[in-house]
Amino acid sequence: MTETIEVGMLGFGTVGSGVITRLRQAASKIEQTQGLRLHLAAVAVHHLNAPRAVELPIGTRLTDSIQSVVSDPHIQIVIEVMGTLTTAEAAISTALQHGKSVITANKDLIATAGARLIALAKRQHCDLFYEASVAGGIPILRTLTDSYATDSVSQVVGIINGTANYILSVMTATGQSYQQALTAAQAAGYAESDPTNDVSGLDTSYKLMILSHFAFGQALTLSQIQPIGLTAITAIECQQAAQAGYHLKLLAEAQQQAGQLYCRVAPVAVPNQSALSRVNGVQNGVAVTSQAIGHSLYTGPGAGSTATANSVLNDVLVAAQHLGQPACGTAFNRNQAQLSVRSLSQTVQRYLLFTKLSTITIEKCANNRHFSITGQTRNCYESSPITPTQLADFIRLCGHKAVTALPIAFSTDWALTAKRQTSSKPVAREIVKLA
Ligand SMILES: NC(=O)C1=CN([C@@H]2O[C@H](COP(=O)(O)OP(=O)(O)OC[C@H]3O[C@@H](n4cnc5c(N)ncnc54)[C@H](OP(=O)(O)O)[C@@H]3O)[C@@H](O)[C@H]2O)C=CC1
Ligand SMILES: N[C@@H](CC=O)C(=O)O
Repeated sequence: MTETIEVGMLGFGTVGSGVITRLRQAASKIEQTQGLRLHLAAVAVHHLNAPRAVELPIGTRLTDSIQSVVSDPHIQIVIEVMGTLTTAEAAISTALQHGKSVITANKDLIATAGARLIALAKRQHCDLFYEASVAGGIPILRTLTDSYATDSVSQVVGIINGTANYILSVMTATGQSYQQALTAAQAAGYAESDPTNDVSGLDTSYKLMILSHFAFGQALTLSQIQPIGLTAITAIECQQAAQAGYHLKLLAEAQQQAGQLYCRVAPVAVPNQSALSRVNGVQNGVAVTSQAIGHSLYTGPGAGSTATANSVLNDVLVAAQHLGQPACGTAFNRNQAQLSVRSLSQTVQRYLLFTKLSTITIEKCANNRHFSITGQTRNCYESSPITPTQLADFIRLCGHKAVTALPIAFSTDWALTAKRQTSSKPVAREIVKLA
C-alpha cells in the first residue's frame, strides 16, 4: 500500500525548481521502490509574484509565510532550499520544535550553526539531513557515514565549489577573464545569489567544515582554515600552469598526519597525473584515502538545479522511511574525534612560481634562501620543497608584487615537516600572493 507523506518546502529558486521537476519525474519510481507518495503541500517564497522556472504541482499552496509552512500540523517533512542564515535557522528550529524532520542544502548554516540544530533535532527525535550541502549532486556525506563506517579516513581532498571550478576551467581553456567566466557561472545557476562566498573560498570552507566532520569526526572552524580565494588568479597564470603540466584548482584539503589534522582551502597547482586535475567545469571531485579502501574518487556535478535536488530528495526519502520509527532522530554523522588542527600551508612543500623576473634573478633569490627552482615554461617555475619562512623571505627578496606562489598539491615532505616542527615554533601563516 502506498503511504502519502506531506512535504513543505522553503524556497523556489534554482534548487527548489529542481525539487519540483524531480518530484514529478520520479513519482512513479518512488512509489514503486519505496511505497511512498511525496505530496508537496506548500512552498514558501519571498516574492509571491516572481516568475518561476517550473509550474507548481496542482494543489500545492504558494505562500510568503514561512511560519505557515513550518508550523502546519499536516506537514511531516520540511525542505529548506532558500539559503540565508538567521531566517533559515529560525525556520528550521521551528519546524523541528513542531516535530518535523528537516532536509536542507544550506552549507553556510550547517557549517556555522549545525551543532545547535543537530542537538535540537536529536532532542526532538527528528531527522536533520543535509547531503546537498556538500558537492551538490555527489552523495558524499551519506557515503562517508554508511560506506566508511568501519574504515578510517586519512585524507580528503576535494574540488567542492562548482562555480570556482567552472571559472578556473574556463580561464584555462579559453583565456577568458575572471569576470567573464563568473558571469557565465551565474547565468548557469551555479553561483550563490551573491557569489562572494564562491570565489573567496568561504563556500568551499563551509563544505570542508562539514566534510571534515564526516571524514574525521572533527568539525573545523573558519579561523583554522583561513581560506584564500581565486580572485587574484589570472587567465594567463592558469594557461602557464597548464603548459607546465598543472591545473589550477580551488582545493579543499584535510589530511590526518601523526595525530594532527592539517587543512587548507586555497588555489593549488594540481599535477596532470592526478585525476582531480581532470575534474572540470561545474563538476566536483572528492578524493578519499582510507585504511581499508585505499584511494577512491567521487565525481559529479557540484551544483545545478536537478543534480542538487536529487540529493535533497534522497534525504527526503530516508527521512520519510524513518517517520514513526526508532531510527528517526539518529544523527546524520556519528563520527566524533578530537584532533589538533594545523594549516597545510605550514608544511614543507613545493610551489609553482609565476614571475616576470629573469631566470637569473629568480634563481639568485631562490639560492639565497637555500632552495632550487626548475624552469617549467616561460615565467613559470617549480620550487624544491621549502618552508613557509623560506617562501616568505624569497617573496620579499624578489619584491612583493613580482611573484605569485601557489602550493603544488600532494607535495608536502612530511619527514622535513616533522623535523622542522620539533626544531622551531610555527610561524605566521604564509602569504601566497602579496599584492
Ligand atoms: N544552486 C545550487 O546549485 C546549489 C545551492 N545550494 C544551496 O541551496 C540553497 C538554495 O540555493 P538556490 O536555489 O540556488 O537559491 P535561489 O536564490 O535560486 O533561490 C532561493 C529561494 O529562496 C527564497 N527565499 C529567499 N529568502 C527568503 C525568505 N526570507 N523568505 C522566503 N523565501 C525566501 C527565494 O524566494 P523568491 O524566489 O520569491 O525570491 C527563492 O525562491 C542555498 O542554501 C544554496 O547554498 C546547495 C547546493 C547547490
Ligand atoms: N554555489 C555553489 C552551489 C553549490 O553548493 C557552487 O558553485 O558549488
